Amino acid sequence: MNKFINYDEISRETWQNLYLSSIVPLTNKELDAIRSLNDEISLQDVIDVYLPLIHLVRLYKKNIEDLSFSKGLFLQKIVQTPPLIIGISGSVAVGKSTAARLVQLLLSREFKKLSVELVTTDGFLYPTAILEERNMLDRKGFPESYDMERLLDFLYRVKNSERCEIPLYSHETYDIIEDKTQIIDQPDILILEGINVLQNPQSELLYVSDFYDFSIYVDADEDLIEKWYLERFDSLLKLAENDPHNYYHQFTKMPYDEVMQLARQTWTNTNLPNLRDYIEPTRNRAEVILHKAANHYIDKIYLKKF
Ligand SMILES: Nc1ncnc2c1ncn2[C@@H]1O[C@H](COP(=O)(O)OP(=O)(O)O)[C@@H](O)[C@H]1O
Ligand SMILES: CC(C)(COP(=O)(O)O)[C@@H](O)C(=O)NCCC(=O)O
Repeated sequence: MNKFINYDEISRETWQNLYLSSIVPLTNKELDAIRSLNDEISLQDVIDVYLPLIHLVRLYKKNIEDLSFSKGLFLQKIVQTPPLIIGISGSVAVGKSTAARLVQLLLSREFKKLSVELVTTDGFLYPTAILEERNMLDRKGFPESYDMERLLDFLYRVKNSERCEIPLYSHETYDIIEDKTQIIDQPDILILEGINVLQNPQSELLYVSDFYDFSIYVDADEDLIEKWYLERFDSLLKLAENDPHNYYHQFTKMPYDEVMQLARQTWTNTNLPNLRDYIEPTRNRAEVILHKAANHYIDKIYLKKF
């Protein structure tokens, strides 16, 4: 059966011409802001793929506002439109955080008066000490390594316009940061990024999926993602060279080939099985799938039909 049976497959060439006329071109200042997120991002991708994507989010947002208004008429009272929540998922190292930061920047530009917050689900990983205690350090990233009840509670509170304080994760220390938190205080739009955002834990009454108004899955072939994982590992090693507090510092003291062999093993034994067993099976829950080819070039876009 066609893997994307419930999607329209749209080539980049078709997609890039959608809604072009209504989109204001990026200014030099905005282009600089994008480059400062990650200087490898292709600005052509931003123009061809992300600007129409942001336009699509605007349509979903309008739809939700219209529905709140109609509900208000029905109930004969004012119904506040809850914050819009966007989920961004995909494999470890596929480029989710880069995509999420870009979407945040472009949404802030599109909706100048609205607050657009970004949260990554890393913060909901159990701290290393707990993972060690439960003998599941090698299960980091798998569903059981996250406090999903807490994530669900957080989403509920955001939708309910409550102030939230949530933990933060550091890739440098490879653990939850003890003395730092992130405050999310009634944003208009929340972007939630992580490998598990489309997984479906349930509390007594709610499913995580109940909270998303729009969702994106970043997709690519496994071999490419492995390459990007190893390249990122190499960059993390370089950053850690002179920082003994950095988790990756220990690896800078070992022969390079051995370290890269370890990274390959982590990919093969941890991140790849996680992708196959728990992440990719959630792909068909996303509204939009961004398919990447070599060099992170987005060649195809899938939009959910139903
Ligand atoms: N659009 C892009 N263009 C070029 N490089 C990218 C792009 N997106 C991600 N990368 C690179 O790929 C690697 C993984 O990206 P990252 O956003 O950290 O992934 P994730 O959050 O999915 O783990 C990083 O080294 C990042 O610099
Ligand atoms: C913390 C993570 C689960 C989160 O994923 P990411 O932010 O890289 O998408 C991942 O980076 C990770 O640490 N995986 C465990 C195996 C590893 O060290 O790569």
